[in-house]
Amino acid sequence: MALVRVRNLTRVFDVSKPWLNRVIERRAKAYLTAVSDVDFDIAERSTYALVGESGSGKSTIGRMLVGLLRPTAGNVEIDGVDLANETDAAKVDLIRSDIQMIFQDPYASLNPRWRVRDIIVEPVAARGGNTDGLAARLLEQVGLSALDAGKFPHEFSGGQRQRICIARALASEPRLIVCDEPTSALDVSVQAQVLNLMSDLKDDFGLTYVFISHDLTVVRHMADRIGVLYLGRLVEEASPRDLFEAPKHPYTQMLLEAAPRMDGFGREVAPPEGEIPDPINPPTGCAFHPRCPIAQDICKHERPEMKQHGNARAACHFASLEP
Ligand SMILES: Nc1ncnc2c1ncn2[C@@H]1O[C@H](COP(=O)(O)OP(=O)(O)OP(=O)(O)O)[C@@H](O)[C@H]1O
Repeated sequence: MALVRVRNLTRVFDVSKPWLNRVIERRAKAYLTAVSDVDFDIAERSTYALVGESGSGKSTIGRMLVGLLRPTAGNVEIDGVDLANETDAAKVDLIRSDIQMIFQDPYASLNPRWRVRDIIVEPVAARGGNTDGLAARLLEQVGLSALDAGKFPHEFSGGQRQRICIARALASEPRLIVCDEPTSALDVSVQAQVLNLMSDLKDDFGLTYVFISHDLTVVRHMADRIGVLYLGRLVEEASPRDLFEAPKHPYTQMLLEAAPRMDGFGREVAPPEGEIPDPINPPTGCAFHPRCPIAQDICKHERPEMKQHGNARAACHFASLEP
């Protein structure tokens, strides 16, 4: 059985501006569908990458997976437990303690007034667990020194701070860690070290990762499956090998064409072509059609269903014509 089962996951935000409504004296409601009808499974001890441009819904899915945000529709099941199940709160609480999240900015996610020891053990202490020697042990597991436990976050570099965040995530012995762009705020030389550490920890602790990134090249060597998101919808899902060798969706192809064009510092030189549409008024039919080089009339009117292509899935009317 899959550890994570996501079905029809949807999140709509109310983005109405009450102040504007007061000025123009009418009540106009505006809604933004950040995530729409997303389905995927994640096998235990595997890494599932979610990729897509800014605003494609990656973080919103991540936040729903850890229970920080409620879905508008659809559901997230972890080990068979539906996170939205209100009739069995004890079961949901227990499964939530199996899930942790690591954020992009290790500066913002550590309390500057707390010593590292207290930061790391906090999730365990909050549940009344045993914290003896825990911080020292975890610091060494993430490549820092037990002597660092008494220091404050400002005494560390960005990469070291992300290691502290990883140690804190590991403290409650999670099964699933959602990593939201965990290395994109770090220098390129440090990125690889943190990614290697995360790979090692995955094996040592038997972890399952959801790895969120806008950068396909980062996830290529980490992921067992890659889900590509466009404007809140999953448009393709495949193994890294299938995705890189035979991408089915024109959007994936566009991302891949942009990916190698990095400068020496890992910055994207040329973003994928065309503007990302307004998510409040998304295009009809296939939302990618205004940017798609192979779009036909049908793409403007009919949203393509997700279809199986060998071991991959893609939502494109013409995906089957691709090699
Ligand atoms: N709390 C919110 N209220 C209103 N709109 C939101 C909220 N959170 C996210 N959004 C919108 O939902 C869409 C998806 O955002 P999300 O942050 O999930 O995308 P993302 O792929 O993670 O992007 P990025 O890489 O920039 O973080 C965006 O259009 C964003 O502006």
